[in-house]
Amino acid sequence: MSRGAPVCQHHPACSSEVLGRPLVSPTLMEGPGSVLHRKHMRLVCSTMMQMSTCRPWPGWRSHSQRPCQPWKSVVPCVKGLGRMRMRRRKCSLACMKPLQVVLEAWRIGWEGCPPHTGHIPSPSTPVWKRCDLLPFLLLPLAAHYIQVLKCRQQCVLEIATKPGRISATEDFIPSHLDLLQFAYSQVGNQTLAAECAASYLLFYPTDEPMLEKMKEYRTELGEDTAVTARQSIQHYVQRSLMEKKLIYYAVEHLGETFNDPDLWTPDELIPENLKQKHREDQEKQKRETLDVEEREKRGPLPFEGIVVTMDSQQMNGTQRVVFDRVLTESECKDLLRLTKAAGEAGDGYRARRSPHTPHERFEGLTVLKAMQLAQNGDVEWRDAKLLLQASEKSRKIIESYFTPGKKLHFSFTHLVCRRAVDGEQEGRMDLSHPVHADNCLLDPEGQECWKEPPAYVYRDYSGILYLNDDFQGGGLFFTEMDSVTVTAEVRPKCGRLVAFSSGKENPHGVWAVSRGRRCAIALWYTHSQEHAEQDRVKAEELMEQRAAEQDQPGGDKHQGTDRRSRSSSAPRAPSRASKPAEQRQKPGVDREQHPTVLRARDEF
Ligand SMILES: O=C(O)CCC(=O)C(=O)O
Ligand SMILES: [Fe+2]
Repeated sequence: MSRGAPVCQHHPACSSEVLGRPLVSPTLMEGPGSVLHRKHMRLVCSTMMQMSTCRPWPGWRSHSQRPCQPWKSVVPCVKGLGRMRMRRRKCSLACMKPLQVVLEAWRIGWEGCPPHTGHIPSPSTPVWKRCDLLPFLLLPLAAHYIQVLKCRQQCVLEIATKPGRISATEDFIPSHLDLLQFAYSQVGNQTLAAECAASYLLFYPTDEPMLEKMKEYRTELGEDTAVTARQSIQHYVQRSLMEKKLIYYAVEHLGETFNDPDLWTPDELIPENLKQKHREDQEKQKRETLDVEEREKRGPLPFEGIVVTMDSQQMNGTQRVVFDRVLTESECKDLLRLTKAAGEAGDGYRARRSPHTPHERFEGLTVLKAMQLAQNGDVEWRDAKLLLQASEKSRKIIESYFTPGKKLHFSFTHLVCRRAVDGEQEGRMDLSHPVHADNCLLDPEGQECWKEPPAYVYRDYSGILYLNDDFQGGGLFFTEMDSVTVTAEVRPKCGRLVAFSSGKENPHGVWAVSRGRRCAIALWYTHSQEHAEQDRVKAEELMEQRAAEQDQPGGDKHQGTDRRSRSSSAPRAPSRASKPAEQRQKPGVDREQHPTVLRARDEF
């Protein structure tokens, strides 16, 4: 379980020279607990975990630019175990409150009850005072007690949850100890490193790498030196184990349920039937992973002419792929024409024109907005329709490649352009789109990705269908969870579709667009029907309505219904869409169904 050199073993900071030499002179360390000592530990911890704060994007070299100040970062590592203990205690006490109330009521109830049986209560005695009924209170009381224990068990989640987060860091206390033992050993304090290692082993007694480390510490300290775990940790583990025993007993015999927050709970404590379920879940997960690997090898593409240019392996990651020839040059041209409307009437991004960087303008158009513009005669119907078709084609490709047989729904579709602002491009140090993951909140310091709001947690797959390459910069890149180690890059071009799973395995960003305008259709998909894009349904309705109108006698059959009949360079007939909207309304269709005011979306 131990990672030896924890979280940061693969972190750029660890391989850098920083950890090779002491960050602060050892003479400044004045024993555990001292302010300087704490500062030092904090420095080590943050350096290990926080180098990304010194390098805001991949490739940036801190030493020549700004001074690195990792100690300014706040990480769980800097909170001492003492503070954690206090918070846990407070939480436990809060759990006990309801129990105290019940116990008090029970005590009052027993008062005055004779010690022998056969006591006949008078009919007027309130139920809670009837001595003959009191034994029956035992069961609810036991149930209540179990609730208290369960509540106390959850306290660890409270201390493991960063401010502002909803989900907790997994295995928080053991990982913290693991990190501390590593940090202490790095600064040469083998005594405390050994103490942390011993404490860690209380959670995972058979952990091979930590047992190995322990051996090394013993050799370094001398076999006679006693190495013991921290007392507070000993108490914590003992107590927690007892609580778990009782809870699991109740799960087995009283039909209780329990969501164990710990990964370290010994197997022998878990009832056999629960273990069985746990094993089945693991098997299922394994099968799913294998399935994904299998699928990645092949996956029949539903369209001819499309090629897989790069797969996960070539992109040094999982669930990543690049397809080419998804669109023709002429289709790209048509869609680029549509993007002009995005610049004039588009919805930007969270209604902001420069959401990521002041050096670029961000222009966006949703499928519904495109249809409404077509309805108003501001854009060609055929172009708006092509947006629907191109995104549907991408959906089919991604579904058949990654999840054949499992329906992918649209979650959101956005035609987006990033345009370099005139001037203001010299010496740009920022990104067009900061490194992020699409369905979780990336936390590079903690090497976590929090699958919680405001992230779009229900998104399963992402796709970007590029329309052009006549701009400078603007490459898409993937990184490790640290957000700085680049693992793959994709150069946009017309008809190229990059697709990847939206989770933590695929952090990505976009290099600055320093000249020109970069346009693409950004696509997000979900397996969850309830999160299917409603705007798309409306857009399709508008499209169908339009087609129906054209089928009516006198309807114009030439406009925008058949893309094959006309190339983008063919001369255009005047747009029929420029008729007043009321005249285009299908009889009996309520216009109120199609809101004209669009919701601005924030997409990360
Ligand atoms: O445009 C791209 O290449 C990527 C954009 C992106 O990652 C996003 O919008 O979430
Ligand atoms: Fe993204």
